Amino acid sequence: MAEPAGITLQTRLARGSFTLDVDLRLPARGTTVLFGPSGSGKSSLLRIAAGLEPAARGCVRIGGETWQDADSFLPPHRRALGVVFQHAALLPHLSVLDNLRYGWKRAGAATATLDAWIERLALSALLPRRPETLSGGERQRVALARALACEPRWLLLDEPLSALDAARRAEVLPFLETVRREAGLPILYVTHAIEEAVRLADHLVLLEDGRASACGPALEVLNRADLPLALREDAGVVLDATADARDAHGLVRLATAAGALYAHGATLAAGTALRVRIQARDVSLALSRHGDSSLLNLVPARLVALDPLPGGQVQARLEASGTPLLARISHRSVERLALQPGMMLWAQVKAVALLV
Ligand SMILES: Nc1ncnc2c1ncn2[C@@H]1O[C@H](COP(=O)(O)OP(=O)(O)OP(=O)(O)O)[C@@H](O)[C@H]1O
Repeated sequence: MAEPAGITLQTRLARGSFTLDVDLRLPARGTTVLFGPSGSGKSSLLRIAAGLEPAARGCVRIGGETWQDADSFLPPHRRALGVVFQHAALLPHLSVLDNLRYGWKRAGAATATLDAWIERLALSALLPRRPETLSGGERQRVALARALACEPRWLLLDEPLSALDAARRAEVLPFLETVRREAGLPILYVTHAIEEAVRLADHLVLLEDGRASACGPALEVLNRADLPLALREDAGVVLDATADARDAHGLVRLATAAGALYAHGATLAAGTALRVRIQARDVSLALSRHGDSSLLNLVPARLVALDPLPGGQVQARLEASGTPLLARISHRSVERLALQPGMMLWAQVKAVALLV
């Protein structure tokens, strides 16, 4: 089957000292995460895709259909879009069901689509309720179903979890994974939370000061050592993993390209595919394999490079069976162990430190 045509998002928008200037080709499938610090232009770019910034020049094209170019501008209501913002703007005087039906009727979408999203987002019990009686997470699930029930061609999500507390975010994330898996349409997802990028991105665009500094398959971008991501306090690498066994102590063994790793994840069933994030500050290095340590994860790795960081720290770039790893250690340790690129080492990762 031929690949459907992708998405073109090319634009220039000047606002005082800030200029957004990007030229992106995005895949027609999967979730593209727009990731970057506050003020880098993520929401502006999403709003341009939605047709909410008529002053922006450029081109928005999806699957061979032009929504905006030098000669044309399709207004927001004529773009076949679903949009969910930080705060779900539900109609307060209508029940959840009537909120869902409101846009769905006008879109002329199938009843089966509405029913499917009510079920996938576990909304059946909420249908008679009014929006003000819902938790923030429930409201976001309703907003997602309302957008998807209209059978859009593109789903735009602007920080849909950022107004929620950590517990609610953890509750809604699996539903976003369901949307990513089941929606069968491209998704543009804006966030500045690395965990959301790790969990949800198929493709990642890194925005910095109005420019796209990187764009590509999510793991490739997340694991690049030459981007500012690698300088963050929480820098790390992301690996694909499959949970393959659980022991009596609640530790789960994860099969990864770097070898088997143990993590705490009592609720992970065997066979579950996931991503693990290993932060550089949770990895230490040894010249030999220690049998007398509490550390469970010992991975043989080749030292690729030592990058000095401010504050007397060094970031060691490693490769374990073709997979990148980062370790943040002190300059003093580098000297004490006489570390040199090319050496074979043992990377030690605490089981509790693996983020799954
Ligand atoms: N309506 C507006 N008028 C003028 N400047 C604006 C407007 N909206 C955003 N900006 C400016 O445009 C720049 C990009 O803002 P934008 O909201 O797109 O960034 P962001 O990466 O989404 O940030 P955040 O993560 O904080 O939401 C910022 O400098 C912001 O101050």
